[in-house]
Amino acid sequence: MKKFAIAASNIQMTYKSGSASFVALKDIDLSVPLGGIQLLMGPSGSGKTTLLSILAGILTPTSGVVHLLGQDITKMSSGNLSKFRLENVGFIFQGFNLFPALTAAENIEVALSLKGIRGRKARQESLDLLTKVGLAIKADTLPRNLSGGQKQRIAIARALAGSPQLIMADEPTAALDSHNGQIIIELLCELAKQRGTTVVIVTHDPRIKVFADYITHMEDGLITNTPPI
Ligand SMILES: Nc1ncnc2c1ncn2[C@@H]1O[C@H](COP(=O)(O)OP(=O)(O)OP(=O)(O)O)[C@@H](O)[C@H]1O
Repeated sequence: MKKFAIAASNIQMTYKSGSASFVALKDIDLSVPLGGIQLLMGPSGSGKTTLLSILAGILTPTSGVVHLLGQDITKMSSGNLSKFRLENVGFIFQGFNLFPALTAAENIEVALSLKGIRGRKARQESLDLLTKVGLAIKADTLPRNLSGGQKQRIAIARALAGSPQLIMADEPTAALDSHNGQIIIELLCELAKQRGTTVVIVTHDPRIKVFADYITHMEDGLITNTPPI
């Protein structure tokens, strides 16, 4: 039997604000096998980020069940869910989200520190990760002195810190030019494959498709699996 890293079923999400409500996800079923690279594509407002946030355990669905690594995260207490997320999920965002006052290495060390890895061990792991993303030479550089592509490499290294089994990336190439975007995705997918990490990427970028194992198209809160024309 195929083992799934992510298994979400009957996911519905309604955003409420005052008396108004908006149904962002209607009835989503999505499973991603262990080690798979899954893309979520679709027009703006189709619900991709909402689904990614639910799959990552950041947002609780209005109804439905999400299993991550065999555990039902929709039944976890918020404390257990935070711990589970910290141990098992790495995040990459469009805007890099690096701490501006910390160097490249320190940005990774902070992530390791949250996972209980500190001091020399953290320094060593952060340097190993920077080497993997080709930026060991920038270990002591502040984000403001890095290019967009370099910042996103640091963000990839940080997401890999502590070897989480899942990585969730929300439009990781949106702030990059197409050449750098492609390099970043290639790097992320290569490192994920080496480690058997399962990756979910929200993207508008059709060039990323070649790196994916699975592509899911969304429209109006539903999975359509109809490729855009
Ligand atoms: N916190 C919120 N409160 C109310 N409505 C929301 C909230 N977050 C998202 N929405 C709405 O839910 C729908 C889906 O949003 P979502 O961000 O998931 O789409 P998306 O496919 O990721 O879009 P984009 O590609 O533009 O990022 C949109 O219509 C959006 O306006």
